[in-house]
Amino acid sequence: ENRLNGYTPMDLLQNRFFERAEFVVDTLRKQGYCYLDDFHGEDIALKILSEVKNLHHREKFTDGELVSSNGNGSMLNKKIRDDKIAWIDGKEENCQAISHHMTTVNTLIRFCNGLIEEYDIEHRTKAMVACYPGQGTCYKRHVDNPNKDGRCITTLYYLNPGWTEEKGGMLNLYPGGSEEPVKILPRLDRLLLFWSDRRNPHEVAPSHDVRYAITLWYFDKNERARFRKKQEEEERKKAIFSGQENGSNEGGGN
Ligand SMILES: Cn1c(O)c(C(=O)NCC(=O)O)c(=O)c2ccccc21
Ligand SMILES: [Mn+2]
Repeated sequence: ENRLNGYTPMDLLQNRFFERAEFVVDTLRKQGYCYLDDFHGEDIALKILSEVKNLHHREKFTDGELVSSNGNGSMLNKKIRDDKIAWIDGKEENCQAISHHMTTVNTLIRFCNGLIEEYDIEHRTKAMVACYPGQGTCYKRHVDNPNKDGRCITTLYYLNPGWTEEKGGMLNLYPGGSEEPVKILPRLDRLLLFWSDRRNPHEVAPSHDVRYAITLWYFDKNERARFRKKQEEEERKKAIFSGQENGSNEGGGN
């Protein structure tokens, strides 16, 4: 049968994922972030981009928040909307290439999970497809998961062919809260991964051209379970409190 010097194509594919996972985990340990270029190869990357643009043209994105366009906060002048997002689970029509991206990153993360003992990664969010419409739109400095909501790894897949720094829109990453940012170019077919917690404050610098990216957040099982339990606890307390509020006595008050 088709054994290539003793390996089947599947073996070679598995090895390739294992090698990349080793590089990713070593680099995450060393600097807290890691990017892989030419992740899918150009033709698949362009297919994913065309599906994202199609989502955009079919108005599947939310409207971004209303922001002033002159940056000094006055809302007097014309308003523009900043980042727009669409949540995709991968089963939607005309999202086959986006779905392929989601399963490919799942496979990479599954290999990484075997090498990271501090997390047990089994689930992720849906894909958040984001579009910055240009005109100086940006995303202020933040931490994705500052308060243990379960997210441990952020993956960002960039879809911007021919992007250059003069277009702005760099991802400024401050690993370990460093003063000087690491500036990541959001170029086509680049997969960036970083720890989602306070180790990685980051911001999107003002963009002067349309800028697309797909985010997948991966959960640590235990942190997520604790967070869900806390959420349910808060829901119960709120329910009891609102029961007492309108004077009803089923809140157990005497
Ligand atoms: C649109 N957008 C984001 O772009 C980033 C983010 O950090 N992006 C980094 C990047 O695109 O390089 C976010 O973290 C984010 C979080 C909640 C809602 C929307 C969000
Ligand atoms: Mn973020």
